[in-house]
Amino acid sequence: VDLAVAWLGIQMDNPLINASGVMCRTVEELEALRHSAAGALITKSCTLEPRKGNPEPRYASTALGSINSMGLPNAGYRYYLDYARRYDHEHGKPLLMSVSGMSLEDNLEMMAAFDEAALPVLVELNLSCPNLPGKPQIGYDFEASARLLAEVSKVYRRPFGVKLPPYFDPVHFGEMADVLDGCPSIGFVTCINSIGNGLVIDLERESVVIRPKDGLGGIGGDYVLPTALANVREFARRLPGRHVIGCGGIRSGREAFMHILAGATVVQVGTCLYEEGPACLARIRDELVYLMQDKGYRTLTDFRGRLRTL
Ligand SMILES: O=C(O)c1[nH]c(=O)[nH]c(=O)c1I
Repeated sequence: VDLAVAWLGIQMDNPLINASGVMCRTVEELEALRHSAAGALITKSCTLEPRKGNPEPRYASTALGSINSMGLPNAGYRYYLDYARRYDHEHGKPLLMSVSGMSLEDNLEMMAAFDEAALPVLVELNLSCPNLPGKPQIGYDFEASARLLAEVSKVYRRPFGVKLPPYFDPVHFGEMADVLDGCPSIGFVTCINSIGNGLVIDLERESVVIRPKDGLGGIGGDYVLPTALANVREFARRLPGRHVIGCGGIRSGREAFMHILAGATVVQVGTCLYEEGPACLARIRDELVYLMQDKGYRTLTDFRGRLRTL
């Protein structure tokens, strides 16, 4: 069985990447990922200036997944750009960079800087942070998304990707696919970010479990798998010439297989990585190999996008 993937000019020996935000805020965390079984790694979404993020507790796990309202804590884009400059792109695993500016101007300033640096990285522009009080998710505003992508394409002259929020209606799948179809620079879309603004209740304490936004936070884990798979399949269908990165609910080779069957080129692991640590990537990789062997598949292309309908 061969798990290799070649896409948008990068080679990965397996399709597993961390989800942006998990185990990727500091150089130490990124180096731990680089030494893990990950096929590639992505940095925490960055802003123009460093941010402390929301007050704690801002993350909690449950039997079925997680809730977070981190509030975009990050070391600022210069820190991640510096890491990318020093990175051994030649021999190391591919490096992806997540960008999530607090404004159109900030996004353009950061993207221009990344363009100037001309590093062999892939940029994932985050349109879906659900945890900035008072700021709507750009991905739910189709005009704002189209404007942002048109402006970014002028300052960042290479293919890049977007991190999308989950959509829940075929009309919205279509509207966002039209926006992305109209932007030739989009080489990939990552579906999905956490399901925004869920509420987890601690029954004993009769209380919420995170401090920000009176307990509202992005939901990840088992809760989101069906929604993630739907978004992967719907965007892969609507954007045949672009890659889809599947993210949401992956905690074993089974869900990784499902995402690829639904059309994902590669997949990202979030909640499971946060809870179990980088060792989960080797476990998931091996489970995927065994599953493919059981099913008689030799490569990912043997089944990618071949989800049967009834
Ligand atoms: O709260 C966060 O930092 C955060 N949390 C998420 O669940 N998704 C995101 O894109 C972000 I930027």
